Amino acid sequence: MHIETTDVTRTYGAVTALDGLTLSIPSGSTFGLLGTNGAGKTTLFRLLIGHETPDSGTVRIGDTTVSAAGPEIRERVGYLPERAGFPAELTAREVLAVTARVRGLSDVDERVASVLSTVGLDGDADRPVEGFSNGMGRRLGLATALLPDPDVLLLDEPTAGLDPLGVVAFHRIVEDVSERTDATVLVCSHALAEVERLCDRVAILNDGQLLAAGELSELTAGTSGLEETFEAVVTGDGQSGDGQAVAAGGPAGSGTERPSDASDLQRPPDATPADREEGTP
Ligand SMILES: Nc1ncnc2c1ncn2[C@@H]1O[C@H](COP(=O)(O)OP(=O)(O)OP(=O)(O)O)[C@@H](O)[C@H]1O
Repeated sequence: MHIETTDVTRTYGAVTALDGLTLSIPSGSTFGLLGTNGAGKTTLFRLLIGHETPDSGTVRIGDTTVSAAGPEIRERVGYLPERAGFPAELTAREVLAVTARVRGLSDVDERVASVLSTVGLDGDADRPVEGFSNGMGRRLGLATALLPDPDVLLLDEPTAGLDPLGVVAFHRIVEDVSERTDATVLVCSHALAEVERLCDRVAILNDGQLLAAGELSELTAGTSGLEETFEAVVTGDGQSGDGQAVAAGGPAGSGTERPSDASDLQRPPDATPADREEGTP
């Protein structure tokens, strides 16, 4: 499903976690959310699952405004939080069955068997999770997120703390889910290589504001990769003096208009073609 935020602001006391965020995420895309610590990424996820509401602005999934919807919209969203814990004495199958029942899902046994297979835990399904490695725990978290067969899958720092093999295994599962389903997948990560591997589109947030958004290949064109692009955008080289997003571009921050190379990140949005040829900042 298509996701759209329009001029979304969310504050916590004196802290503005999201500051007029307008962002469009196409249906079926695998979309990376990047930013510095405290940029507002997790806040956006909480708004998308309806755990919190914006102070102003709207968050829409498909045609539905999340804050105005009932629980049915939440059933369309699967969420893997940054820290997902499970009762140590339960088996993986029990964790999933309890989660499915709490969410009011039908065909519990079939769903549980299906997601266990998807994440490669069918052989460990009846072991208590206290014996699970970090990687197995993350895959179990992903399985809980996949239980409702979601239209939108939110992954918050999904591979933080995993060893390289665990990361690779997790990435393969996400790629498989992306290919096999129509789900729109949002990956919030500090691991730029992860976003480069998994995502076709990217948004960069800082202090609750959108600094850049677009197709990964276009955003990184003319740079050595996402790391260089990210640095150019976040250090302020990619932002105009009045704080407007330079690379977000397009109607409603669609991310369809963005700089074609790294040097473009350093120009204000109203730079003329002549300016561009001369490299005028
Ligand atoms: N419940 C809360 N109460 C007070 N402040 C909060 C709360 N949740 C988030 N914040 C603040 O809002 C800002 C954005 O937080 P958020 O967790 O969305 O950022 P983030 O981009 O996910 O950061 P990180 O990469 O460090 O996880 C931060 O300054 C954070 O301290």
